[in-house]
Amino acid sequence: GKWEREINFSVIGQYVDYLVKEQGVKNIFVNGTTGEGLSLSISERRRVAEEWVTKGRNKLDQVVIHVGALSLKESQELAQHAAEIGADGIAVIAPFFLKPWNKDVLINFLKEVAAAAPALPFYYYHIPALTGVKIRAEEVLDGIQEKIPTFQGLKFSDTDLLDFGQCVDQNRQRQFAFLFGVDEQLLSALVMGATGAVGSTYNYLGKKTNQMLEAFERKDFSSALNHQFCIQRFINFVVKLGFGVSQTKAIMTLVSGIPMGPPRLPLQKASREFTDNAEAKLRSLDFLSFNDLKDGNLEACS
Ligand SMILES: CC(=O)N[C@@H]([C@@H](O)[C@H](O)[C@H](O)CO)[C@@H](O)CC(=O)C(=O)O
Repeated sequence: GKWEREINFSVIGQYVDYLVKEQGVKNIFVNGTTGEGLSLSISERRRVAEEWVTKGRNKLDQVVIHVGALSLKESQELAQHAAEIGADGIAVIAPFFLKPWNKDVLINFLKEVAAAAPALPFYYYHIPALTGVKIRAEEVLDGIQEKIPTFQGLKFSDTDLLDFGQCVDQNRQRQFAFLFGVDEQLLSALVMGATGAVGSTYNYLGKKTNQMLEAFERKDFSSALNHQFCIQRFINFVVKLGFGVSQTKAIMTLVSGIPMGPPRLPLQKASREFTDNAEAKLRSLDFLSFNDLKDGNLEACS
């Protein structure tokens, strides 16, 4: 029905409380990949951003809005809007249909967007597997601050740890934020110097991931590794079943109890079979709090 095609803005406030209280997540990245930001209309993106900023006030530390779009004008409109509503930062992916063919062209595009919100910290969102723009992040960062004065850092959603490590190594003096976006490899990125993480699994494994971050902080690397392996067991399991944004949405509904609704076309709702299997795995790993499994939880990882 029609309701299935519209955004349910009314659950966002509830979801803020859930993330803060149940998952220990205090920073939100809005309208990115998981939020299907690129499948929303501009007016929907504005309303979603407004809702997160308003409902997150005094509860969340930071709300960063992804404002990337194929149209520079739309991107600028969203950037300006993010500034108006009091967001804490904006992020932009590379335009992915008519693509920038080199680093300088990409930076020129990013610069024009950043200039529409001259007071907001700006993040480049590097996600080459989805944009098809394979320009290495390390190259994009080289000299970027001279071109984009509000440049604050990078959201790095790629498995190339050479590129990521070089981003950190070559910018040591600059206090950039290096936000890593491959949840199953976060520990390796922390070793390389990641200063934060943005990812889909923190919606439901936030608490678990925070335990890993705490272990890393106190230099208890063997326990940090145990946590990472636990997270990997789950991700590896769902990857084999077929894992993407639709499946993430189903797991988010399952774990939070807050209805996320189906994804929007071209995505298709996750199958019942997927959700059942994912639930069984979450239980066996002790990732669901109401753990009623008496046998078969040999791999419980708390
Ligand atoms: C391609 C993709 O969706 N990557 C996710 C990861 O969190 C990913 O789901 C996770 O590492 C499991 O592979 C994030 O990088 C995306 C993200 O943070 C976003 O919603 O913008």
